[in-house]
Amino acid sequence: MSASDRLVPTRRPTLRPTTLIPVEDWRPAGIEDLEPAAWQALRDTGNVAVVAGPGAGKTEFLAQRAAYLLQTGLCPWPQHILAISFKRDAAANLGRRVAARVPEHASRFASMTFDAFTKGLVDRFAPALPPDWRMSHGYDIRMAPDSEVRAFLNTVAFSAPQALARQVGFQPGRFVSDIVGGWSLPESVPTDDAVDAVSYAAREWWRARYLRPGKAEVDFVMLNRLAELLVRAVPRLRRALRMTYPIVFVDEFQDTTSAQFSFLASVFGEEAAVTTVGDSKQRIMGWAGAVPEAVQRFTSTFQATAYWLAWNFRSSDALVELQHVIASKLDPTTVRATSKATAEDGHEPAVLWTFSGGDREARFIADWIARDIAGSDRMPADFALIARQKVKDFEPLFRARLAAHGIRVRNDDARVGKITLQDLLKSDTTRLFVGLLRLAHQPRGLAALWQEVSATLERVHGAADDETAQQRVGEDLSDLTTRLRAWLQAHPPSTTSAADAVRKVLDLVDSAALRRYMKATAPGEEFDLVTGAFEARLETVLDGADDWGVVLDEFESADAVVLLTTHRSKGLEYHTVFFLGIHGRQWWALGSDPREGTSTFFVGLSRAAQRLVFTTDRSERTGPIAAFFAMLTEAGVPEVDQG
Ligand SMILES: Nc1ncnc2c1ncn2[C@@H]1O[C@H](COP(=O)(O)OP(=O)(O)OP(=O)(O)O)[C@@H](O)[C@H]1O
Repeated sequence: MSASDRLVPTRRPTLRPTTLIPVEDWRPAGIEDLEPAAWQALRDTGNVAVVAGPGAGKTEFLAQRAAYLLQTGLCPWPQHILAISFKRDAAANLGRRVAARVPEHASRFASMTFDAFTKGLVDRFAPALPPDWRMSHGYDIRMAPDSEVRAFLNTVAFSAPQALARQVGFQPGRFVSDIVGGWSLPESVPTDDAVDAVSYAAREWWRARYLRPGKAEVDFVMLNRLAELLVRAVPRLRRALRMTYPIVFVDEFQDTTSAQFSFLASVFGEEAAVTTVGDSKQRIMGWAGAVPEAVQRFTSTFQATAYWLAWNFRSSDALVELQHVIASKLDPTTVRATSKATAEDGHEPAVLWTFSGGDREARFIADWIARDIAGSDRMPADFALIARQKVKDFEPLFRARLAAHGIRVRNDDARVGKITLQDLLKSDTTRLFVGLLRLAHQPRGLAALWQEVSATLERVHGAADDETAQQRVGEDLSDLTTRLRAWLQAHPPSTTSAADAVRKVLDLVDSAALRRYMKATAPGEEFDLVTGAFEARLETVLDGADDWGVVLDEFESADAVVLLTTHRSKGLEYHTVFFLGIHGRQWWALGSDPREGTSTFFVGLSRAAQRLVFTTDRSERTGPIAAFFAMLTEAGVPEVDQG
């Protein structure tokens, strides 16, 4: 059997759902209604670009469009919708929104990151690569640091044929994203030097890292290029993908790189119906190669219809007004959104607080949050501390000051093992393990969790639409939790290592099936990386605890004030946002790219639903940062010195 004979989708076909809803009777699930333009976009079965500002419900729109296409049979059984996001947590959030809206169809909605999708293709089909590009010893994933790219470019400039040498002057920071990412791999590696500077440099890069003896070394841009070559060179694979996924969604389209764009066009350019949602004012990945006019490029390449949404479901009217001041700097033609969120009484919507130092700031904010929680029904998780960068510098002070009030802090940017805490906590594997441990620890009163865990196990065992198999999964889960309970009772946290606990859970679940399931649903997510990170996190929270419930609460820190960077806050929302560090030290790079810096500012401040507090110190407000203060003044944000 040749490699290409095996090019069939491995997603398990699910059973045909019983009833379909006629198109004209379909109504949104979980929300009351959509705005008129969103309805039009939802019913458009061609290629669609939805363009809208923060809080407009772009992600929700995708979830509703999925529900519409699946429930009406416009995405007919057994075909799937492929939803591509850029961040793991965004992919997980979208997948969960769809599962909550249309659980009976959730197994036909594949939500994953771009990198996961392309890596999954390479991992499954690499033997079908054209002979010149076949790997003999597998690959390692490694992003080359800037210094290495610089050294490589120096070598290339030196070795390039005379005529090209003068042209080989690429920017090291953009070389991989733009030059390697923009070069479509030819089926045969060109052997002569009669090529242009781009092809020469790109080919040399592949020679140095991939086409070399021993194990290849690749990054996600290279995996993308290999996946694109695969589908181009193996028409059966392209056909199989289009048949499996006749409908494709891309979230946060403004962050698409040229490699990702060309991949989409190559695989899904002709027959699939592609829906993109995005906001060019929130383009903050330019440094990673995001193309400047992605939406326009999409509408022209894919002949897509663009729809503009103008409602904001997240933020109060006063905050929408403030957002509009900043949005207008990024795009003077932008239309002010209409707030559909109820504004709560008694809040100053936006304010700038000045502090004399970090300790004073942490103490003041911690006391303020504690008072606010005591006087309301808000929880710690309603508050976010967002900063441009280096959030770990803020962590110790805020942790100590909030702990004095019994409030936890969760640093979502913290590295745990080889991934971030945010990625660990969003992973299905983590949720399954924590769910099992919780059900074992507390046998009663966790009905919703029981349902979530059984639903995951049903998917793992391909039992989602099979009643007998579901019953078996239910019985296995009872048995598993009973055995795990006995183990937890015999192994209190104080005398147990995280490694033992993880081993026990892996012994009890069918870890081979789980590994296979994760490979199919989250192909870029390395199972061992997640279990390694799980163990690392468990180790830190086991320390000194004497109750498994406390350990699990600490592990998840679900009810904590969240500390995160603006980049990681993308797509998220909180009742109250403290935007920390509006000063030159946090925003030192603003001068080199004011457009992207202002977009980053915009992303951070548009996470707030009701209250937004900017904080700064008494340093000079000259230089590029002066533009932010001017915008806050223009928006009428009052400043208060808090000592
Ligand atoms: N049609 C709707 N009716 C009611 N609430 C909605 C609707 N659409 C979205 N929401 C709510 O509005 C909030 C913002 O939605 P969503 O996260 O989808 O916006 P977004 O456009 O993706 O935002 P951003 O670009 O800032 O990430 C969420 O709390 C969501 O549940």
